[in-house]
Amino acid sequence: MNRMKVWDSSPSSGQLEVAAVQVKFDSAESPEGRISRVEDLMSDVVDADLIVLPELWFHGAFSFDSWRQNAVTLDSSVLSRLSKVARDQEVWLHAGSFVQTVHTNSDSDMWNTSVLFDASGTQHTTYKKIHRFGFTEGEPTLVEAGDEPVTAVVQTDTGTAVTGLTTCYDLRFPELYRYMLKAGTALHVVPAAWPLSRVPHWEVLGRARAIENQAYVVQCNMAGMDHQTEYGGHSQIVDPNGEILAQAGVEEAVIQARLDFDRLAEVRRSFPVLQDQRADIWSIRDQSMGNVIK
Ligand SMILES: O=C(O)CCC(=O)C(=O)O
Repeated sequence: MNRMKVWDSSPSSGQLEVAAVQVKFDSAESPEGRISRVEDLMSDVVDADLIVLPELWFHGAFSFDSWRQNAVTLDSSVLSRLSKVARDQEVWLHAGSFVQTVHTNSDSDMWNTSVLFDASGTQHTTYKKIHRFGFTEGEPTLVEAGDEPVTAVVQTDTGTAVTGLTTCYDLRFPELYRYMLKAGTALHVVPAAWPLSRVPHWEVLGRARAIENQAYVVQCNMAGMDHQTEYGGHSQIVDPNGEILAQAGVEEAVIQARLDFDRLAEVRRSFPVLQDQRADIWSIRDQSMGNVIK
């Protein structure tokens, strides 16, 4: 039987210090005001290799009425400001996600797009959210769905991590994470705008994705109120055994933890559950994935 063993030979190694910045939403604050505040929050993060921001923190994930007006292109000023943060602080920055459009002030398509900057401020990777949340309103009616799983190699002097990019509601779809494991993912980053009413799901699903894929999971949520929805906070950093290394409460917060990918390799070696997958039965597609910039 031809069993893939990417998780054995994953290039992930060493250590990375990761911070998640849980942003409080206030609809009275302008997006411009919010970005200045988030810049301040990030400037207080010390010694991180990777900073992660939440989903749609700039727009408000439930502020549907202003998405079109506040949609950004990938060369917009907000993204330039975030690029500058990455460059000035010499840190990889997963800037969360944005309502992305191709042309502002038009009726062109929109997506919920995450953006990863490397430590020189270069836009390294983008990911368009695959699973749109809202059933009959919100995302399914306003934005296009992505159709491409995306991984990126986050690399610093201290460590390297093959990283899977997913967004919020994606957390409910384990097949996406299992699929990315074929690219050797050792870390999953999940920016989110997850409501308070379903925080128990958020906690358990993050731990489940970590345990079943023997990977680190960094979940960065919003706090505060957005229209009728209260965000749940509880951003968390979970290790490959499902242990919570750091967790926020419901307020604005920064959480931080050191991820050890040599230890992850040892977890995969000493409890080699991933080698017992039956991809031959499930026909999980074998496809190499690169860094996609869209
Ligand atoms: O799945 C959930 O309960 C929340 C998902 C969500 O809020 C989102 O994807 O924006």
